Amino acid sequence: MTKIIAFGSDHAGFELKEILKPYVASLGYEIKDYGTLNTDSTDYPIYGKRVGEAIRDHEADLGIAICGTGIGISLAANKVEGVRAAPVSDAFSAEYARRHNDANILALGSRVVGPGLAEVLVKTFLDAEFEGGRHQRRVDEIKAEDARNDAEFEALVKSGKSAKSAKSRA
Ligand SMILES: O=C(CO)[C@H](O)[C@H](O)COP(=O)(O)O
Repeated sequence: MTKIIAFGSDHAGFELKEILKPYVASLGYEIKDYGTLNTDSTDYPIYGKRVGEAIRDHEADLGIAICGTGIGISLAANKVEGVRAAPVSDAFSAEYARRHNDANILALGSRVVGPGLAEVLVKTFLDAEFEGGRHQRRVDEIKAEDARNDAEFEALVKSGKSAKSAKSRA
């Protein structure tokens, strides 16, 4: 089945996003664009969250999130349960983010890498496969942190110290 790639960027990453979308489509992937839709100044947390939620909600298999450095948008995406976003600017890290960390979002800095290198990083990331084995245990340990946070949160809700449910958490 065709894999779906979720794209998102702030204003700084918009132009690189527009360059990478047709490139990724030419590799045989389906593209979903979660914004932003122009270069008007906006806030990267909005788009990091959107791409993260697309992964969490299984609207896409993998994500590509872009801001000026790749850092802010990865920080935002990583707040979403189940997201492992890796800010990357070299091919080795792009490959091992998948092979060892099972990263599901590649975060790029449009002010760090040019379009040519960005295409190499994207292809390397998309081509690489998670190795599992000992790396699965480590990824499971990261996933367990998500579960613990939720359990803690539910305990707070039950104790009456929080009015919100885990699902309505912003
Ligand atoms: O890289 C980023 C976050 O990590 C942003 O793209 C960057 O901070 C935006 O800066 P400006 O508002 O000056 O264009």
